[in-house]
Amino acid sequence: MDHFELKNGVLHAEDVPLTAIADAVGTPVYVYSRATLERHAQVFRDALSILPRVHIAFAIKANPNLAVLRVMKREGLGADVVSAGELARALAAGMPADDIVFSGVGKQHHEMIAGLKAGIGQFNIESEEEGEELAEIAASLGLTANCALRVNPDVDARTHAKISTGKAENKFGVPIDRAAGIYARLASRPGLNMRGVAVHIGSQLSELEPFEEAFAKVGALVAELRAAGQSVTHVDLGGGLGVPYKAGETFPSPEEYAAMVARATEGWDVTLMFEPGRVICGNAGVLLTKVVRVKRSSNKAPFVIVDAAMNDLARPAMYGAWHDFDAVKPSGDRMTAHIVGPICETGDTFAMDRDCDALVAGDLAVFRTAGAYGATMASSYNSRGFVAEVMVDGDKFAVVADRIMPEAISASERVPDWLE
Ligand SMILES: Cc1ncc(COP(=O)(O)O)c(C=O)c1O
Ligand SMILES: N[C@@H](CCCC[NH3+])C(=O)O
Repeated sequence: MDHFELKNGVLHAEDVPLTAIADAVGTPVYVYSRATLERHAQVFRDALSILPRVHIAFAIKANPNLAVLRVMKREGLGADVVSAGELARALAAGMPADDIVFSGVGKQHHEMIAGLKAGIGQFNIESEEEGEELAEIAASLGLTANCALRVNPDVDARTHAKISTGKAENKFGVPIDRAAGIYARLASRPGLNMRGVAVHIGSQLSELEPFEEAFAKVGALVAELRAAGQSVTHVDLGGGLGVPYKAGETFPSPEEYAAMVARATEGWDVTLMFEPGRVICGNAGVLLTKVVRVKRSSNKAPFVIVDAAMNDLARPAMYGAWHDFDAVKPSGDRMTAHIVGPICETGDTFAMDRDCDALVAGDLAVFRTAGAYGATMASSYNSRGFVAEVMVDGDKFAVVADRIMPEAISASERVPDWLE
């Protein structure tokens, strides 16, 4: 359930008509609902409350806006970060360092130092090489890093190939059959406190079986590690639970996910950690856009050209992803159209032959389920600047990220004097 609904014929975010946001802030603009963010965080947390010890770290990559992070912090969530930039955001949002987990296959020297100095709760180590480097840095600083070893269980998440992370050929984690040896070697290094195992097999999973298969392998590893005398107090089960993008689609609920986790982890006696991203913020945002013009150049479906483009919302161009597209003031008439942006690439296409509300130039419309992997993946391609972000709370709203104009970007560029 989200809070983007028609009221008196106008699509609202909570109690704010989207027309008011377009008037005040312009388009394109991402609009987030605070109530939806809170509800999703609460539903996920409540579902997991059937488990004994739980830590939830919001995967910041899904939506790193500071206002969104503040909502997460107020809901008691920590953060899963993958860069020094994300770490700085989590801290700036007020998240306790101890609630922060540092994931990522390419942590750099300066990022490890930043995490160590901040005193973050856990590093998820993705290779033996990374573990050795972290051990050296920690020891040189006189610090100890709490660590989990991320394993690659070689499980097919049955999601889009570009966001599947748990197959043997993917770059993430260490092969699970080599994990016990690596864990033992890293556990002997001063500077590291090896305390657990981490796994994350991919994003936008629509079925529970791949999770269960991966968690069973992790359970066997935990038993093997303990039998070898290693301490395992934490297991990070990652994120990945998918959300419906098309009206009518059904996905496993957080309650069903939690029940599966309870089954799969029975008797582990660890703190279970989770890194949800999309399931918390996906349905909490829309991308509000305006129709630039409707182009009818043949007998085929017209092109509805909107002012949002692949630089603002990359998912359709990158993954062929579907986002429901609805008018802000639907007339009741329908049309079949290709929904495209203004960018000079054929890939700047949001939908082909889409049955949608009838639209004319100047009309407002939204791409739904744009709260995750939306603004955060934006670029300034075609010198379009960066899209603005707004958060709604009841009948009020605030700009939570300014639109960055193309002039501001070119102002950071220089022509060297040897080109004068
Ligand atoms: C390590 C890690 N944790 C958590 C997530 C969040 O995934 P999702 O947004 O699918 O929950 C990702 C992204 O797939 C990830 O790479
Ligand atoms: N960017 C992807 C998700 C990537 C998950 C990152 N580990 C998407 O929009 O679906």
